[in-house]
Amino acid sequence: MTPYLLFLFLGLSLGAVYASMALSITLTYQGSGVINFAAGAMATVPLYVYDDLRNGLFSLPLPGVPSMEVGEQPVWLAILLGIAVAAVLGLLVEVLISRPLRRAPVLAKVVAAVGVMLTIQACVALKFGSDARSLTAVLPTGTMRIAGIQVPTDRLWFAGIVVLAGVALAIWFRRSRVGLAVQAAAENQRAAEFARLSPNVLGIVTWVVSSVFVALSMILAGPAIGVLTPGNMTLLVVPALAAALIGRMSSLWAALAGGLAMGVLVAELQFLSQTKTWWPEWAKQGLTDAVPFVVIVVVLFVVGRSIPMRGDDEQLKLPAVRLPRNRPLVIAALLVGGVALVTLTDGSYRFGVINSLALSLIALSLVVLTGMVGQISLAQAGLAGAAGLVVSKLGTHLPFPLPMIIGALVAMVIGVLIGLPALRIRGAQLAVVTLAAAVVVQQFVLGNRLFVSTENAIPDPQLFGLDLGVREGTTIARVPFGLLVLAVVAVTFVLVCNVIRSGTGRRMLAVRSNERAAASVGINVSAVKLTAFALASFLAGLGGTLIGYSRGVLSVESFGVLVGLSILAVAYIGGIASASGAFVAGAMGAVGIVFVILDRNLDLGPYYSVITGLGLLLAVLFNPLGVAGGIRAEYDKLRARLRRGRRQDPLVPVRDVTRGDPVLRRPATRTIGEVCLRTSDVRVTYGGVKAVDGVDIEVRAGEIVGLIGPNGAGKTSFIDAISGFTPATGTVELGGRDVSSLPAHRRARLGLVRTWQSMELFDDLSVLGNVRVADDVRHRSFAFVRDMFRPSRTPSGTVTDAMTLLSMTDSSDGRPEELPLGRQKLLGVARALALTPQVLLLDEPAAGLDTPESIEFGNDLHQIAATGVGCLLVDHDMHLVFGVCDRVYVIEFGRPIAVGTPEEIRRNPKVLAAYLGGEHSELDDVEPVTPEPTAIGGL
Ligand SMILES: Nc1ncnc2c1ncn2[C@@H]1O[C@H](COP(=O)(O)OP(=O)(O)OP(=O)(O)O)[C@@H](O)[C@H]1O
Repeated sequence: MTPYLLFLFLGLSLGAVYASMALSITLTYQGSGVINFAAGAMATVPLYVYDDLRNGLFSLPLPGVPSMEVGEQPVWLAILLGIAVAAVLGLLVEVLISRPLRRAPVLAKVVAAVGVMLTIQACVALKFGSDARSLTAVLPTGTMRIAGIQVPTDRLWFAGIVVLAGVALAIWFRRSRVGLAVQAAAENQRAAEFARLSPNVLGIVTWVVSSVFVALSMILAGPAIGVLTPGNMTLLVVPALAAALIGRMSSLWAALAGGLAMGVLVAELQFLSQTKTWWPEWAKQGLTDAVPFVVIVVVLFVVGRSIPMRGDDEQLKLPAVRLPRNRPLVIAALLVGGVALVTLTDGSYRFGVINSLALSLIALSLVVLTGMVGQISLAQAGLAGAAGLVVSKLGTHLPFPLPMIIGALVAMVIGVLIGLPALRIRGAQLAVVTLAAAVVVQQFVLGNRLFVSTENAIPDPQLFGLDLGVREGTTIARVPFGLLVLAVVAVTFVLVCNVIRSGTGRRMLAVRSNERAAASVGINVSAVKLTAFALASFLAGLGGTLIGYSRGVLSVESFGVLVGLSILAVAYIGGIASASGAFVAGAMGAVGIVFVILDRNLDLGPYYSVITGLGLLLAVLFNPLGVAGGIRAEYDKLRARLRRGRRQDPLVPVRDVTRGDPVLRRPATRTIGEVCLRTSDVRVTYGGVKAVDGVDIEVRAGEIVGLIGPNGAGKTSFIDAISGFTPATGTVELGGRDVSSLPAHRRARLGLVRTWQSMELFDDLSVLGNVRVADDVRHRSFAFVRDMFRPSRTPSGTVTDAMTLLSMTDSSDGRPEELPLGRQKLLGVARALALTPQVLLLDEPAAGLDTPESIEFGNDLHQIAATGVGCLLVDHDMHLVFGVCDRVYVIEFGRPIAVGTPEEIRRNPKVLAAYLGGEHSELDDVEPVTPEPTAIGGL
């Protein structure tokens, strides 16, 4: 028992380190909505200032500013100056970074926090050097006897102080006016204004208090955090994030308890792993990092969406995507340029070119995953490293290029595993999971002596007897190797660009734009995300194998977490949403060609990390499109200016009311008059509200059925329920098949297709793209592989028919948000038609249309119905409903009150009472209505 008790006490002090940082992260999150990935890096600055003062130096943490000899200072003064520096740092981060990004998308906040982390760490390394310093204890040292064991006194003091200070902070947060205002503002920005405290004041208070709190804790921790280096506190943020998540990023009490508990758990597991023979050898290293990872995944999976993340309602808006074209001439020119760069350079310049090419593949992986699908991953370098590890193990046993391909495939498998949480977790939370995963890969796999030893040499690639190795004698980068890398990169880019501009790419962009709407057009959102993770991980792996071959040996340093974060930085600077941005990123990456040029010519090598960190912050704040995106945007503006004059407001075409022949044709398989949709006893409840309370309806092929009711009657909830977008009871039969238990995308694919009251279009796709994406879903066998080689197909007849019927053809290339509101609704209908529905559920499609357009839309509906589609129309435009519908159902308070022909409904007293707000008590007795089959008008 005794050793367990000792490790419990030691674990408490480690836990106090985690807890203090978790408290700080929770506080800043509540105050600003930023998950402060830089909390660990920020804490190093005051620690160095404090440590220098204890050694007689007064140092401002700015590279290039010399330190002053001031003689050894008393502890209290050193602590005071240390926390003063922390306060200023917190203030600067708030004012310069957090405040301008208050309403920014989640990705921008995550990337900005990473930028702060990289910049601070690079500045600290420049200013204070990279040598490890041992920290002296501030608190009383010695040992104390508790329950028969000797426990280090300073550890106990430290844990005790953090607990007391944490409790005081939690009480302040819960009771004080500022604390209450911060909590209110986290729920709703306006709420804080009632306390007459501006968001700026709240931001400053939380950032300053949290950085002072964590700085003081770290100074007091002393030896409990081990040695001090510029980087060793940076990744302490991972366990701290785990503890903060235990507190759901809002409870300081839970963050405190979670941090302490995790410290104890880590310490006890370490004790077991070191002393027990049954503990597997391979699992001895990296335990400290594996525990927080497991905690993060479990917490996020169990609590999932119920974690009240700030900005949850905010769409993850990313820079507009540039779809690559793969023009043969451009590819040829780029290839010639690449060959020239490889052959005409030498030495470190050629090495820089080769490295840039390999890095561009890892950056491309981020373009696919983050740029195209909106999934944030901080683990791409780890995946590259895993692939490099495979090459080092298989390189001597298998002929090239097998080890390279297998390495990339292994990275792909790990990447998909890391991506699994993305099925439930989004935005910033996913960044937390992938950061934790990256740390585990770094420590558990790449840093594990069992897997990676000094003999991890990577043999030179040989192909058909040709030596493609990177080195020979004093040549550090041979031309054949450079050409090999160029060839791999060129082929990969062409194939990936094909995927991006094809149906697969459209599906990815649809998921990025709006997951709900994507499911409503039959897209399997989970499958798309996992495909993106697979593709991106394969790319990162491929890049990793090339980096491995170029180094000749697998080294953890090439693939560490911070390397990964710096690749994210350059990918963002280059342009995260465009394939060409990946090239810019590669050029700017660590030991890439830009680095070599700056280092050789301007001696800026040592400052490169600071430059990239600052560049990232500037890109986030001022140019989210990145370098490539910025150039492209200017080019587009110029082209638009040249074209202006030739076009006349193409996005607001006049609808062709005089059209002659019907546009749509009826498929031979459809029989007019057969029941295609039958629902029985459908019920939806939200908490205590019965939104839909036992609704039975029938819709026949070729029929237009209305569903009306006053505001809040439950019409949208009913459509949500039968299309699979809200949990409901009862049965839904589509063409005789019970689809009640199928997910939304499967119902849509079977032909139960809906439109949305709130538009829900894909803003990242063109008008035509919005319609095509629904059609793509139907041709999906081996779509991904086929798209690589044959990306461009002309839109199918279904798409052009839908576009023509709803007069969208003139607006094909425009963006949905450029259309007037009414036409955006019609685009939703066109998109639904591209799925060739059996049943079309239309939720207020005519809202925003003027009277002639509404009449025209009525005609369109008749055409749609005439092809054998059953239409269920929800709308407040009674002229439209009574004008086109064969039958109408009426619901009120979620319950059916009438069904009949438009004429019958118009005269029904219950309906009149419901609409005119009469006395409703008699409705309590209304039995669920059984639909009467009626003749289908005109068909
Ligand atoms: N997500 C939700 N959570 C809680 N209550 C909800 C939710 N969605 C709808 N409701 C409630 O359910 C009831 C039915 O709402 P619903 O939007 O389905 O009505 P509606 O007939 O479509 O209204 P409208 O004609 O105004 O669009 C309302 O009382 C509404 O406030």
